[in-house]
Amino acid sequence: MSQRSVTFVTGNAKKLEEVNAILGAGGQFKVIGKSIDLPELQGETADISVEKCRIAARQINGPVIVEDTCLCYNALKGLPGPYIKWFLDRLGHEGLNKLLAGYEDKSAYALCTFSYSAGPDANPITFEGRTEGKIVPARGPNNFGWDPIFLPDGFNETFAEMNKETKNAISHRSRALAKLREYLETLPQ
Ligand SMILES: O=c1[nH]c(=O)c2ncn([C@@H]3O[C@H](COP(=O)(O)OP(=O)(O)OP(=O)(O)O)[C@@H](O)[C@H]3O)c2[nH]1
Ligand SMILES: [Mg+2]
Repeated sequence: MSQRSVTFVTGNAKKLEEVNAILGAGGQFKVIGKSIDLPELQGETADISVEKCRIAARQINGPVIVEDTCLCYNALKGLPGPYIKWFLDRLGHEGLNKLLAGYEDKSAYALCTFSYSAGPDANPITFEGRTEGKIVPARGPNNFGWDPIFLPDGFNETFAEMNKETKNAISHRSRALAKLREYLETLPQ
């Protein structure tokens, strides 16, 4: 079995670590990380991911994957959504909890949207993965984004508290990557 190389363009080292662990598992795919801070549109997450992918494919001048991650509060009709990076940066974990102070409903979902482009002139294809949970006061190591405040449904540990294997088995990212993997396997070598 020959190994396929996949170039993942992201400015986020933690994403790369997880994509390596998930898509790289089994040795079929070799993930090559390229750190480029891509401009991001405003709007729906699928459009953001697709546009990021077009720009990345032009810059790399070849096949690429990118992803965009959202944290969506049901009480806020999906916000902060794709703007979570800036909300987290300005408000921190405590502020992200306080946003829900006026609501009973603390439920939220993590959404990951990968896009694959075959090259600079190709139309990107998207693959979504979603994990349901709720927002709780921060628990666990503060290594990756909003992991400490996201408690996935059916678990007593936040994403930050659980071990990496458990997170990677149930995460928004791994669910999207399962679909992407299936697609990549259909492409000619
Ligand atoms: O606790 C977390 N668990 C995760 O599984 C996760 N995945 C992403 N994030 C954070 O959510 C924002 C997404 O923004 P984002 O998709 O634009 O990413 P980014 O700008 O960091 O990288 P990229 O766009 O270059 O790929 C950024 O603050 C990321 O750090 C996560 N936090
Ligand atoms: Mg980004």
